[in-house]
Amino acid sequence: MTNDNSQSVAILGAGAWGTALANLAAANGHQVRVWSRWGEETLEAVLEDAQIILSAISMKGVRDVAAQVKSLPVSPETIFVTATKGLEPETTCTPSQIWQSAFPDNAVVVLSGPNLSKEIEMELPAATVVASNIFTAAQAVQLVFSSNRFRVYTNPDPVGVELGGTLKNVIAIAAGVCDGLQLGTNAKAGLVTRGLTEMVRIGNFWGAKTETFYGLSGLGDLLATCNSPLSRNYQVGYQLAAGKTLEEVLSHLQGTAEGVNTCRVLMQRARQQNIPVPITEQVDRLLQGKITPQQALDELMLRDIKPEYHFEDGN
Ligand SMILES: NC(=O)C1=CN([C@@H]2O[C@H](COP(=O)(O)OP(=O)(O)OC[C@H]3O[C@@H](n4cnc5c(N)ncnc54)[C@H](OP(=O)(O)O)[C@@H]3O)[C@@H](O)[C@H]2O)C=CC1
Ligand SMILES: O=C(CO)COP(=O)(O)O
Repeated sequence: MTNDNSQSVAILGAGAWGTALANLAAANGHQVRVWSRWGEETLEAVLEDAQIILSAISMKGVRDVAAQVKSLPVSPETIFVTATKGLEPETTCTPSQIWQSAFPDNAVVVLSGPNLSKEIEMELPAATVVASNIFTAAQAVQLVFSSNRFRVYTNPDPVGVELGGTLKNVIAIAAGVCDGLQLGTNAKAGLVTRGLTEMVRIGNFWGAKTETFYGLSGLGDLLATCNSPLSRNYQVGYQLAAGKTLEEVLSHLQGTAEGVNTCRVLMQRARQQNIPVPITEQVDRLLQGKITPQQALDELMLRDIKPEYHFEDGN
């Protein structure tokens, strides 16, 4: 396909998501170059004249790759896009915070939504969100990826969009356990709904807007990930419920299940700030091998009884 507004797009990370995003941009007629550690092109060659640099590196590699990019010439006009869904253990930074601190003069856009890469590679329709404090940057990225099979919305709350995609991974592990234990549809609806409440609570603490969590990057991604065996995070929970150890599950898992590390980071931060995160807490104990899936369920069901919400007017 030819495109009069063709952009030069560098994709960092040739994993499942980087490859799917590269194919979407290429199908729209953009000049796409993909970099991976094992690829033939150097990072310098891939970044040359890039108008958009998109990172789909898993969380553990983001800071290192950002440092490598920083050592190379990058125009202040270049827009960075981050598609990683994780938190850095040492700092609790989000990926966009890492990119923004490495490139304070560049626009940074978060891309996140209900986007199981296998479905996107099958050319099934999907929607996503691009969020930035700089509207024109989000709009430019929206144009690069939008098509009749990928509907892209802009959003002005990058923290909320990024946290939605990150926090839902922990709830998806719990949803996998729920299905693995065959607890039924009522239990799953209860878990996912209370999971969303937990995501909003944490997100609000970190400066995200509540409404964002009810959109595609929050509820949307939560529904996709908690209901699909294609989700690696869901698979972790499902297989733990079948009695496997975390080591066994991860050694056979294709790709990255970010929720495992995110859960640890989240738990530490929630403790420091006194944020109640009961589902995350049980997932954390389960991942550490401290309790069984059944014990995690019992703990959640037998918590102190309480109102569903604390309404500000006291009702
Ligand atoms: N797959 C999906 O459906 C979706 C995934 N995401 C998110 O995108 C991110 C990537 O996921 P996905 O593509 O599935 O994962 P994969 O495991 O398939 O790919 C991970 C990518 O990160 C790269 N990487 C990891 N560490 C380093 C490092 N130190 N230096 C350079 N490159 C590194 C890998 O490079 P190499 O190949 O060289 O090892 C690979 O390209 C995750 O945060 C995930 O949550 C978001 C939406 C959808
Ligand atoms: O983020 C995703 C879908 O939006 C992918 O989920 P998993 O990382 O659990 O596979």
